[in-house]
Amino acid sequence: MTDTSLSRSSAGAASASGGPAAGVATAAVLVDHVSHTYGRGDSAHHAIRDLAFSVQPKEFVSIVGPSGAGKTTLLRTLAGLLQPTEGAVWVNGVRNTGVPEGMAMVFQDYSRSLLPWLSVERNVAFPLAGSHHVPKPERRAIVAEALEAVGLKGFEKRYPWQLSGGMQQRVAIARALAYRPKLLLMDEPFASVDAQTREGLEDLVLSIRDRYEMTILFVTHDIDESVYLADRVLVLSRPPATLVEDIRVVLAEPRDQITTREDPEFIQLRGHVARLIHGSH
Ligand SMILES: Nc1ncnc2c1ncn2[C@@H]1O[C@H](COP(=O)(O)OP(=O)(O)OP(=O)(O)O)[C@@H](O)[C@H]1O
Repeated sequence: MTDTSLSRSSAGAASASGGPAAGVATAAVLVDHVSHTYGRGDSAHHAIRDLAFSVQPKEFVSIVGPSGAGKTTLLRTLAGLLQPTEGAVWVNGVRNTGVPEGMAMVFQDYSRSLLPWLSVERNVAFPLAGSHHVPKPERRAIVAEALEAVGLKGFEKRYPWQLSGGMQQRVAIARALAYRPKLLLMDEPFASVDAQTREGLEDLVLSIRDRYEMTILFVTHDIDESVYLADRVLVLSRPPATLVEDIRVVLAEPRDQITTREDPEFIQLRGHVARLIHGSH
């Protein structure tokens, strides 16, 4: 059922030339012994320590851990928004020195990530607006496809404040899709919506993963959600966060909100993840 924490060699240490070691150059994401410390001296806070793992293209990886474990810190280093204080992150074989090519991020707080004065379609088109590489007719097609993929065809002219929370998060997801990302980072994206809406959004994410052939890293507090969605669940310890276990999730496909959650393997996995998180307190 489980793969224990990746060893240094399997996570892929950097080669002598400074590039990722052979065999991991094809990884969508390679986290190479990454640590991050906020502040210095007496006020230093070690958020994550020596994290090492890789993610293959099109894999769906959930990241869970106790509150304050450093999940967001890890995601921010993957997004190139934070530079690790030790180690390096590689995205599609390129070492992160800033925000990597082909990456998009979706946050929990959709109300702050959408621009209230722009219509739905203009919010989705926003990342393309400054791009000289995408001609206008193509932009329109990309926006229409993204809105259709998230089930918001017909809502193009509405404004975010005219939509429910779940619909606003769909707009935020469509905007991420407009980047045509190969890597999608999601930080507790469904924490602010009700349980039923959440289930719909979970299934939406699984469908867009297949349709857009993306690699997804998904931070969540919800243990059931982490197992339901993922090919692997990474369990982090309390801070400074280390990798407690890298769990492979093998469940019948396609996943289904009722039958998957009734599957004895699902029930066993969620219990295992819960014990690891509670054990790390
Ligand atoms: N900019 C910052 N400066 C100093 N400390 C920070 C900063 N950002 C986060 N931290 C600290 O680093 C630790 C990890 O924070 P992080 O937000 O990554 O954890 P998390 O696992 O995502 O938390 P949660 O589960 O509560 O969402 C926390 O103790 C937090 O207080």
